[in-house]
Amino acid sequence: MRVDEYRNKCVSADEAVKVVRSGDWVEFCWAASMASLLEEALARRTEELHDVNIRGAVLLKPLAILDSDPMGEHFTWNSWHLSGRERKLVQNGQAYYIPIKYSEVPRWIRENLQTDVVAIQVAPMDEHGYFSFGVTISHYAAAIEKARVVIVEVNEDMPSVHGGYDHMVHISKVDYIVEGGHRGLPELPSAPATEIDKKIAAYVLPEIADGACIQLGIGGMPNALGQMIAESNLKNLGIHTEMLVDGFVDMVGAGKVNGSCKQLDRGRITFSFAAGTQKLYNFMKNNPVLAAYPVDYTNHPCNASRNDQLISINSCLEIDLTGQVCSESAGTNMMSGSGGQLDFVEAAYNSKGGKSFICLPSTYKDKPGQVQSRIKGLMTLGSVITDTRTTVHFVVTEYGKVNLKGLSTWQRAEALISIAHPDFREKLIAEARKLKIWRRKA
Ligand SMILES: CC(=O)SCCNC(=O)CCNC(=O)[C@H](O)C(C)(C)COP(=O)(O)OP(=O)(O)OC[C@H]1O[C@@H](n2cnc3c(N)ncnc32)[C@H](O)[C@@H]1OP(=O)(O)O
Ligand SMILES: CCCC(=O)O
Repeated sequence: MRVDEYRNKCVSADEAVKVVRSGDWVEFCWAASMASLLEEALARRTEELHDVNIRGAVLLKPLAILDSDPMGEHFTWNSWHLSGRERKLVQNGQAYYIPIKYSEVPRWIRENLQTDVVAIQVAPMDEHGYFSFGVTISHYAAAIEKARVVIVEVNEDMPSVHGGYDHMVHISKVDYIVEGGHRGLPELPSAPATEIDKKIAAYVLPEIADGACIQLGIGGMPNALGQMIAESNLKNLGIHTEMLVDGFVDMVGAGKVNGSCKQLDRGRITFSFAAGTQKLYNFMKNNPVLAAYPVDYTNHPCNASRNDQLISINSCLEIDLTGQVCSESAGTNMMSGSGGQLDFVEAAYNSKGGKSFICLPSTYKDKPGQVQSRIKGLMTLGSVITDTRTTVHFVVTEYGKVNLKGLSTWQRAEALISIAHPDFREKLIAEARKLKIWRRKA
């Protein structure tokens, strides 16, 4: 019976995308799960379609629709979170960013967003008629509830993952199935940890106790910390995160993780999407220790904070002397996105014994190659505030760590200058004076 249903719904990618109409919004991909056959088929319809908006994120492959429509007259790419590839597209005016608080995306889709077609990549159907969403759970179930048409592209290499709820779709809710065969998964290798990353991680490590529950963000530094935890004496750790990365596999492999102290999903590794190397994807396949959930479950601060000692480790691009954090743009140039950073900054502080860490190298090199401080008197004009100064807890550079909670403006300036690169401290003191946040000595 179900075999018949499967056969009847199987079509070619070109046949499936015929359902897309001018004016539609299509929910398409997140990171490592992109339905490339469908995307290429959509590009072949370029001349017939107008004003089709596509939503996706963390694009890891080139887009055929951009080659077929270089002037953006037919398709508009809207990204929930920019990969390096999308950063260039946005800066060239070929794509747009959707500002998000990631925990809210499923609700936005259910309550606010036009969603006509869902076209996603999934794992092969199981004997009960379910397709696992594989490496991306995120907001897919909410989009499916809303859509006029649901198309799944089956990738034989997509791991089926164990989960809590809304981590798979039943065939009865699918309109078209496109069999893609073995298509592999794009890899997002972790940036190798630099000496600065290791120094920063060394300040964070002593703040983590046995039984803590870990969230790691995106970027080189969180990854360095994952490796250090794997090599530490810590034990009985738990994992409750938005993004599952290779660093967690190392922690599990080293015997550091058993989830025995978690209040939520005890004994399980809670996550909403994964991106990494084949090592991570192999680890995920049918692994009963995993608990995949939609992002409003993993990221909602009221949920995540139910775990005691939640430790959240994220990176940023710049911070001003009062503690406002920008993690997503360089001035008006969008670099990445807010993602779930604020969700976890809030969740960790609300968890009993929890701590959030914003980690940043003290400097960066600008385009002409000049070294600049990431700690600034004033935020660069146009930079987006990802975490307001009231939410920020610990800030860490290679020169130390400070806890900003409850500090007066002059104390914040003093604390942040103490962890700025020494070459910039005098200049920052002068700026703090000008801003009236440098204490007059009694
Ligand atoms: C995923 C979860 O589990 S939940 C929450 C996590 N989500 C988030 O934290 C979202 C926001 N954060 C992010 O997107 C990332 O962590 C980032 C962008 C802040 C850091 O990522 P990294 O890869 O470590 O970036 P990095 O510090 O190397 O900087 C990226 C680029 O910006 C440049 N840059 C850094 N700081 C600045 C600055 N203040 N001004 C201008 N440019 C800057 C760097 O030079 C680098 O340029 P390049 O790509 O040309 O070399
Ligand atoms: C893709 C990463 C989303 C986030 O940073 O939260």
